[in-house]
Amino acid sequence: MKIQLALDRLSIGRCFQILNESVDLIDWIEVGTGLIKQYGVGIIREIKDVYPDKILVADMKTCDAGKYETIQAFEAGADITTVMAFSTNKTILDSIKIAKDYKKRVMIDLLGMNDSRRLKGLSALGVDLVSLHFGKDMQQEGEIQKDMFFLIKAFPHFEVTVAGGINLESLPRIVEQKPDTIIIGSAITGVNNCREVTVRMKEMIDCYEKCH
Ligand SMILES: O=C(CO)[C@H](O)[C@H](O)COP(=O)(O)O
Repeated sequence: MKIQLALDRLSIGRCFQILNESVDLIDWIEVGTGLIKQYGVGIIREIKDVYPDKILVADMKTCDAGKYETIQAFEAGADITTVMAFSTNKTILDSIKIAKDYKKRVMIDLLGMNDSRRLKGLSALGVDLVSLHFGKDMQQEGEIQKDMFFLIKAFPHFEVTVAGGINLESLPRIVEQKPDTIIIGSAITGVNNCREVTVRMKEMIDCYEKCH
């Protein structure tokens, strides 16, 4: 299982400080939607230039203008860009076509999805990477639970990432579901001892993988 570190609602300086402390422990770097909205797509390039060997996910959360926004993300240095699952099929197809041209990837964000028929549709469109997402606002009313994995149970060919307030307490129940990548944001970026927390999270994941 990989760790994707989500950088969101932070100053540029703080992003580099956190990366400097923890980059060797993580696999993918996410430039969060909030960062892109605040600083523009230039922030994707700024981070990719410093960490050219890391897979960089631009959390564009595209829901329309799929071709334009996907090109924007890839031209800025992203390896993966996100598109919302509720977008029209045309938006998703256009984004996937651009990703193929650039030899890069699209991650479909399943935020708000609870109908697995859409997953079937996404699969037919050629989607291969999805993100189970318990949103920021949902986190104010509850915590991420493993039952959200029901959505992807019938689609073992999907590469699965999972996000939404995952912390040291909820990580064990997420790890048990064996997603391909675990997205962690504020549990790491919101603390002063971010290396220590990342080490503990990585240890938990490694320990589960050794034993199962
Ligand atoms: O996409 C996001 C918000 O829309 C975040 O990147 C994702 O939720 C991970 O951050 P956190 O662990 O703080 O929830």
